Amino acid sequence: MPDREPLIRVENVHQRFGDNHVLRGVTMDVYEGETLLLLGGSGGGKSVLMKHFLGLLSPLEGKVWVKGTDISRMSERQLGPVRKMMGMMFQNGALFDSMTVGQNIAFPLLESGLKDEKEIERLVTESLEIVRLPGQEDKMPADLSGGMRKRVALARAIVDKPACVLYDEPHAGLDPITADSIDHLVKCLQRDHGMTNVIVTHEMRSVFRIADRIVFLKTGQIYWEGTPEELQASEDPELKNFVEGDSGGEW
Ligand SMILES: Nc1ncnc2c1ncn2[C@@H]1O[C@H](COP(=O)(O)OP(=O)(O)OP(=O)(O)O)[C@@H](O)[C@H]1O
Repeated sequence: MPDREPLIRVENVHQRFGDNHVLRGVTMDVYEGETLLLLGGSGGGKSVLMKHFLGLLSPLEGKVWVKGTDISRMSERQLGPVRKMMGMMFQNGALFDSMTVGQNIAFPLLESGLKDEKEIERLVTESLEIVRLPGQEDKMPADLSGGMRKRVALARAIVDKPACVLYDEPHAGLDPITADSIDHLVKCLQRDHGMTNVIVTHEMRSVFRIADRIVFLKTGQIYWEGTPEELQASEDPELKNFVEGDSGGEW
């Protein structure tokens, strides 16, 4: 996508935890307005990489730019405006069980210093409408199905109107129909609200349905990148086995 500016640029990023050298020189771009799927085997560093986009982790080596600004070594205070541009939907939803749905969604607004109660209420209502859960403000997370919890988590991720939404395994634990409804929301955010989506998932049906571009991470580096059509047509055994869910074992 050479005609578009990268929203996020990652260059030669290294990260390690003790002896575990998780990222070994990752270089990639995320373009404005695209839906990018980040694939790779379990424990390969996808979530770790995504945390660098928000400055939740700082690279040991290399750089991360967001909208042309190097965020690699920013302080928490400097990262404030960067994080406002990014909404994160965490792996298990990460809702506060003691708060209502409305309070959960309002949380990032309060954190960013918004005090106008009417405006907060308006933004929460709007966010719940976008994720197709209108009027659910007073429910408690425990009263919701898994799919509804994910949608509330998404409502919270988008309540501050971020430029980019990061999703860590949004389909995990969902039945195929509920996973499909998440996919529709993802594309709606891209199409109708101009948001960029970066998604880590193992759900291959969703990958082929929603991806504009795919990046495949292996042993801490970008192993492959391309379109869903290119992935489908690839003869690379690594990619073929991943797409087909084939571990190589005999049945
Ligand atoms: N804060 C941390 N401290 C120590 N090790 C960590 C930390 N975060 C991640 N790791 C390790 O980094 C590696 C990559 O983890 P990561 O969660 O990014 O994998 P992943 O590709 O997202 O996997 P999955 O698909 O299973 O979610 C794992 O070995 C994990 O144990």
